[in-house]
Amino acid sequence: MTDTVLTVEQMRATERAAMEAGVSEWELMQRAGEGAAQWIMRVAAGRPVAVLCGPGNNGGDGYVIAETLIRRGYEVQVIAPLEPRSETAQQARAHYSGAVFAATTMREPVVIDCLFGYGLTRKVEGEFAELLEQMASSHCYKVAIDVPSAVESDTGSVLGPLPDYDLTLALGAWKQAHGLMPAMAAMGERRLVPIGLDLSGARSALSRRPRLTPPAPDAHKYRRGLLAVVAGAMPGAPLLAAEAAMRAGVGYVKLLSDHDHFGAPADLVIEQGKLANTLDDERIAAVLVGPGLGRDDSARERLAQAFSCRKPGVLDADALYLLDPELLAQADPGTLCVTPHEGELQKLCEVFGIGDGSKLERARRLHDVTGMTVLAKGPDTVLASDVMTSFFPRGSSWLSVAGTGDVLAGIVASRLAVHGNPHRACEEGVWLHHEAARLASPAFTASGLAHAVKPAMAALL
Ligand SMILES: NC(=O)C1=CN([C@@H]2O[C@H](COP(=O)(O)OP(=O)(O)OC[C@H]3O[C@@H](n4cnc5c(N)ncnc54)[C@H](OP(=O)(O)O)[C@@H]3O)[C@@H](O)[C@H]2O)[C@@H](O)CC1
Ligand SMILES: Nc1ncnc2c1ncn2[C@@H]1O[C@H](COP(=O)(O)OP(=O)(O)O)[C@@H](O)[C@H]1O
Ligand SMILES: [K+]
Repeated sequence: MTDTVLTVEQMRATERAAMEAGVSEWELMQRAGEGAAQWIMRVAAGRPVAVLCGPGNNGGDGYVIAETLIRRGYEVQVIAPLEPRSETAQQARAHYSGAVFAATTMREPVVIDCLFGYGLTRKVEGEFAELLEQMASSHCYKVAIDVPSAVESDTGSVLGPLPDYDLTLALGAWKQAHGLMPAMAAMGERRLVPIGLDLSGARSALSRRPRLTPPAPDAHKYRRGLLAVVAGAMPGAPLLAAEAAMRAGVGYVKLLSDHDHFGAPADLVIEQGKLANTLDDERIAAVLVGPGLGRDDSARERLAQAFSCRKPGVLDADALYLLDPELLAQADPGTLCVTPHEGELQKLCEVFGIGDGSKLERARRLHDVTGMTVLAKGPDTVLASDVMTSFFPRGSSWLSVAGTGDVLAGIVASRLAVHGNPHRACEEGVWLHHEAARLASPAFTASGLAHAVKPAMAALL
């Protein structure tokens, strides 16, 4: 799988396995460096290149890159504050035929950062920090090899100066930092350089843009899925979610609400009356509950009723504040998706006894403990389920406006009603949400975003 994401420990184990199978570290480094050089030649297009080389194997890659460029006629300068320490990096240094400077003014229009890769262990300081600062303030085209050098590969945290890169070339496999903030925002375009590692058996991946399908030739509204949106105290949020859901592929959306909803579209069916009765419909394929639900006893009662119909479901917003082990015992967690933002994730973790950790670790543990599919949303979104852990490209920052979470919940619920697969519904939901944000003009509001779900569907068909 080319989209595989590995931790540093998994990366080292995978490289060890390759070496045990007879591929030397030097061979892997040559594949990495030469593969990266192919991309660099495309962007440098003949212009002079500076390569910053660190003391480890990331620096080793840098010498291979530099030598490959020299052999293709490029003017290259290596800047290396320290001599290489690892044996393979020393081998790469010995094969490099060009000039090496301990420090110099960076004037080249293209600069390649090979100071540290996944071996970064502490804060970047001294001459290394100065080089990254110089790179940050220069107008050059900036390329990070494997990961930006001040970035911790497993967490995406930043341990030193972080230039705004134009291109990041992941070597062998993606690292978690390629899908996590704040690192992801500085990486520019991200591309993978395969080096022939065996990545089978990995359980984390960058999500691939999905291809959605039109309704089957014999479809009718119920076969396409009937989604019940359970409203509560506040009328606006479930209406927004329903508006988005109607455009995300489902055949029928019913809003189960006792509000009047003046101005609701004519094509949205609003059913009033006792929730136990309105939910008593075998044809319901999925239930969405949480947006606008409220947090009082009657809201808790509505959530329990939503569980009692034992349909696949999406829980968002207030449902995430009400959920606890007692309520969850009344549901079938394997069919449920939860879509928490950071605050909601924290609340869920408290209630289900999950300790501290990064967002990724907490989302993963929440899934392990509860069995629910966890879509932990935000500027970096991670999805944890029994299928795998998925990371996503960054969405538009215009999504940072009230109500866009309700829209996401509606889209995910719609996809769940279409096919009943929680992991797939969440992945499709994130891509549709991001695509809708791209297609809605900047400064959109949540209702504009809900309307843009229709062209987003068209773009993903
Ligand atoms: N293995 C393979 O098969 C392949 C690996 N590949 C490449 O190797 C990279 C990983 O290489 P790596 O493990 O040598 O680590 P790397 O990131 O170069 O840094 C380690 C060095 O930096 C030092 N150091 C750390 N932090 C520091 C700091 N803040 N300030 C100062 N020094 C610091 C650390 O020193 P120490 O902590 O031991 O004191 C050590 O000397 C990987 O990202 C990929 O590019 C590819 O070629 C494909 C094949
Ligand atoms: N800076 C950002 N970049 C990308 N996506 C964002 C950003 N800020 C928020 N989002 C997305 O917008 C949505 C906000 O959801 P949420 O916080 O639940 O808002 P609300 O409760 O107002 O509906 C989430 O899907 C989140 O991933
Ligand atoms: K690097």
